[in-house]
Amino acid sequence: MAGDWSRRGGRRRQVSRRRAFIGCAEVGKKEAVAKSFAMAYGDDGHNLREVLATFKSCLDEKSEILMDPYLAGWKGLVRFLNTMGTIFTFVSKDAVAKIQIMEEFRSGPHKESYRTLQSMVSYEMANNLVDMKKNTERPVSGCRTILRLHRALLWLQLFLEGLRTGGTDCRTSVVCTDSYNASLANYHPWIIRKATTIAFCTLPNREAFFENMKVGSNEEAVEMLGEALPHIKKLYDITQELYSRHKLLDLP
Ligand SMILES: CCCCCCCC/C=C\CCCCCCCC(=O)N[C@@H](COP(=O)(O)O)[C@H](O)/C=C/CCCCCCCCCCCCC
Repeated sequence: MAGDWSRRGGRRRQVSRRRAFIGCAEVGKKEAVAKSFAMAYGDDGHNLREVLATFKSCLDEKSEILMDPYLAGWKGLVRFLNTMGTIFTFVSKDAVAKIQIMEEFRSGPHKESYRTLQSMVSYEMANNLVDMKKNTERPVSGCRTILRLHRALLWLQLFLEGLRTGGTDCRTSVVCTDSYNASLANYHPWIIRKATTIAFCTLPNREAFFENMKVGSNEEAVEMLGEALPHIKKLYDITQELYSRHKLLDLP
């Protein structure tokens, strides 16, 4: 019996050591994931000028939209969003989840089919990978995921234009809310709309917002937005036409 206990005790110790090892491995994995998240999405002084320039580099010689710089632009915007306070964490997490879905496609077995938004649409439509109606068993498609970011790109365009043209007394929260109501709000349920508009109330005034952008004076910030906006609009218009042509604008 004693022998059994010692054996059993030894086995129990072995099991607990293994569990501990798995536990440590899990903790280590969680820490590694947290570290890589911070590196990818942590605040690095924003470099918003570079972020907005990334969107400019999305178009290739055939006016197709390159996926990698498109996702890099969104990652840069999320890094900036993460400096706006934890109240925006629910937004940031959703955007990160969508970026990561697309990065998995871009590193998967069909990665070349996801080199551009155009090649993605062609590939997923040709292989019947896009859910045209709700509640089917297919995994989330790239088309659906990019559509959500595409709709957010309209919000971004309206928001930046409102910041650029608003006077010194314009309120960031009002510009943000108006831009949201004219774009993303049309696709969100009440609870998301409520949470989002409450979060907007915490935004600082235009002066402080520009200061947090860390791109120099107000005039330099306005100039930077003026340079970036035509490229963002072009990306939006090309994607809108692509999705409209394939009847993908209402993917569930
Ligand atoms: C010079 C730059 C200054 C401006 C920087 C702005 C930074 C914005 C950074 C990222 C934008 C977030 C993109 C949000 C994508 C949301 C996609 C979406 O609609 N998701 C919903 C639908 O997805 P499914 O459920 O169908 O998979 C999802 O249900 C909603 C998630 C959370 C709410 C999203 C609200 C987005 C509000 C717009 C961004 C507000 C940040 C403003 C801070 C200045």
